[in-house]
Amino acid sequence: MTPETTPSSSGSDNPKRQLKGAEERLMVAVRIRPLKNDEPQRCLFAINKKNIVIEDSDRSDVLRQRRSYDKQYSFDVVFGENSTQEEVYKVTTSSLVQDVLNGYNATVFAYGPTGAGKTHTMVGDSSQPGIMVRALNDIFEAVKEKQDQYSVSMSYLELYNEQIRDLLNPSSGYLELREDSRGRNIQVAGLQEISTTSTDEVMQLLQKGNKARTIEPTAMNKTSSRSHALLSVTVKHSVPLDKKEHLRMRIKQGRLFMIDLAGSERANKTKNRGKRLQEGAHINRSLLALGNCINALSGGARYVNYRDSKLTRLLKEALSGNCRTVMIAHVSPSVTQKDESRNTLIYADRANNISTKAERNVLDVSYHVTQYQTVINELRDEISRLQQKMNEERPRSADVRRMNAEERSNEVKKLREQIVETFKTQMKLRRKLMEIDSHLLGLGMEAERQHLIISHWESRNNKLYKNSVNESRARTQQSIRRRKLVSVDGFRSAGNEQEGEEEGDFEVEGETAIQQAWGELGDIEREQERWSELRSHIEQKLEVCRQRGVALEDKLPSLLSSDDEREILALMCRVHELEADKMALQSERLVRQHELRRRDLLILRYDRQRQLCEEIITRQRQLIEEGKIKLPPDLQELYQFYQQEIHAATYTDLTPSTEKLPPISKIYSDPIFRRGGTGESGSDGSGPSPPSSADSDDIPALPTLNDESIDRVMGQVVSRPGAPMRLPPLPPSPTLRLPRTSTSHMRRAISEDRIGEGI
Ligand SMILES: Nc1ncnc2c1ncn2[C@@H]1O[C@H](COP(=O)(O)OP(=O)(O)OP(=O)(O)O)[C@@H](O)[C@H]1O
Repeated sequence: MTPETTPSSSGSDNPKRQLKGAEERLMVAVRIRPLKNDEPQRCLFAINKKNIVIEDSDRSDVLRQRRSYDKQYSFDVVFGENSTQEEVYKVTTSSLVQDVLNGYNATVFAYGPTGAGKTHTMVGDSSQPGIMVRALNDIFEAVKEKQDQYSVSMSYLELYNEQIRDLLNPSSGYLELREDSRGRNIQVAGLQEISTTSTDEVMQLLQKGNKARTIEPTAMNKTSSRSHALLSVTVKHSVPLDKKEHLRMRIKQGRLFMIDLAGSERANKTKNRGKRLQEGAHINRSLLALGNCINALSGGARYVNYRDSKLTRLLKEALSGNCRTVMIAHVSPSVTQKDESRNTLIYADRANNISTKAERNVLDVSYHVTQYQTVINELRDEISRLQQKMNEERPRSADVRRMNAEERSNEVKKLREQIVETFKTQMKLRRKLMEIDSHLLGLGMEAERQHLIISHWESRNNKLYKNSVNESRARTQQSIRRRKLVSVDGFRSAGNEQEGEEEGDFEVEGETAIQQAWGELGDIEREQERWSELRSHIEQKLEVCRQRGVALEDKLPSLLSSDDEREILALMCRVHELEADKMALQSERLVRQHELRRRDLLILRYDRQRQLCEEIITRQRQLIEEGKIKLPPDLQELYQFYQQEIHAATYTDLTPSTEKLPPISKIYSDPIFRRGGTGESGSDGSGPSPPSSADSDDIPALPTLNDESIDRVMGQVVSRPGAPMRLPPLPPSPTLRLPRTSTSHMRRAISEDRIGEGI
């Protein structure tokens, strides 16, 4: 199995930069919009295709008017004032379209202050269409010839005042952002994903979405976008793995996000009031959150806070995940916008250091199911063949007529047993073939992974990966040997020693990884050969067995009457039918098992989230009680509702069930919530006992609280009324043993969850 394409980043016209393994830096482009007639003068120039300079001196101040204050920035690409839409698209996005067609995720987003040209680049107009139109056009052009293999769908949303709206279905109201417990798999619940096959339809949808966007005039921009707009296009490519029957499919799925961010703005410049001012505050807040993420990511922070705004949550994958990302920063050349331009360049410069790790999304879906289907089809073919034989009038031999009833019955029995036995052997061999195919598929995928690692390394070292194993392997060894010789000769200038050492470490690490990849690829190839040989051996055996079966059938007319022969053939048809039904049931069971497993995992996840909520509530409540903290009435009311809710559930169904929320006191007595607990249930060993003021000895010591730590644990304290308010007393509860949802169950849930990631 070979990689179908070398990732586009190795293409010469794409200035994206490769890092270790599949990691690559986010590509940063800067576009300068043309100076407008009413703008006095320039303070920003593109020096060449990669460098930009911003004059930092105040020209009106003669004493400080020195060019040495000018600040220069370098980016992957700089588009000057005269750059065309076509040029910007070609350099930044056309290769992403290729990546998406090959099953990668990619994002291009426009960033910059209000009026700097983001919407012009991303959307454009009918005479100068922007990136969105061009990318959609290219995608449809690419899939036009193979519409049966590709499916394209799109969604378009806007984030306005921290609320998500579906631009393709604006009447659906505000939509919720959902993510799994680890903040992965972010999805917008209820967002329409429209499948389409025609370019016209997709353009109409895009137009419809753009019209629905919130755009208002401000003093800085007559058509200012007051929202962030996210267009997502998903391309699914189903490739049949078998040429004849298209039963085994490999699905590659790529997704392209095209994002037109709202522009940062200054209230005094936009002269916004009321609603506009409020919009501006939301826009700035989300962009600030984005800026913080960029800062953290560029500084290599281990923890990056994406949770501050919906924008950063939506962009999380693009900034750090499985995605190829291009940022197009926009600046105005006008001296009146100098501060905004400088800030934008600073952020763009930081974004230069961000890296993402794009991996191809390839799935061999329903492979096993289609394997079953293949065998079922073979059995059905056999049934038709047998039925045809039953309808044929075949000449009988004279011996048949001479046989008495007993002899004939024995003969029928003997033949029937032989034929059934042959059939059983055939089925065994078919199942063996299925197992071998599954194993070969796994090996093939692993080989593809190693090929990708190698091709990344080769492209980073400017070598064309030809996928010719021996040639490439020899070249790798050669270049490693050469580098070793160079380093032994001490071919390093003193000044560059440290830099050289770091570079050397990096290279050594890369070379070790690449040698490992070659090693593994070698092992995989040997394993593939072994299993392929076994496969052809089994296939031969199956063929021999099939022929033996046919030969036995051919013997029938020489020994049996037409009726006897028909009886045996009918029996064989029945045996084949039964086997085909069995196979169909097994494949259905497989699908059902898969579904059930997914559902179980969802339930486990939900269960775990609920338990964590319980833990938080219990601990917070304990802290409140211990610290004798005054509660605001609304919070006290909420606690009351919570207790009522739990006890109502407990009384309506006395059978303990994981579906009911146990009282917090019960939960608290579970060992998992005891810091440094021994794992024993209650003090008397009889099971969990609720914490109350009476048995507070059971409760582990908690840290001394002060107001600050309360804020940290519970978030900002809403209000602190004069008199301290105690929590409502816990209502009496029937003996309810906590279901086995605690330590072991939770651990299991967590480990199952990990397993689930592999599904
Ligand atoms: N490269 C360009 N060539 C010609 N006109 C441009 C270019 N860039 C921007 N403009 C014009 O400048 C004006 C402002 O541009 P645009 O609306 O794209 O800015 P924006 O960054 O999206 O602003 P906002 O954040 O307020 O939405 C528009 O009239 C647009 O046509």
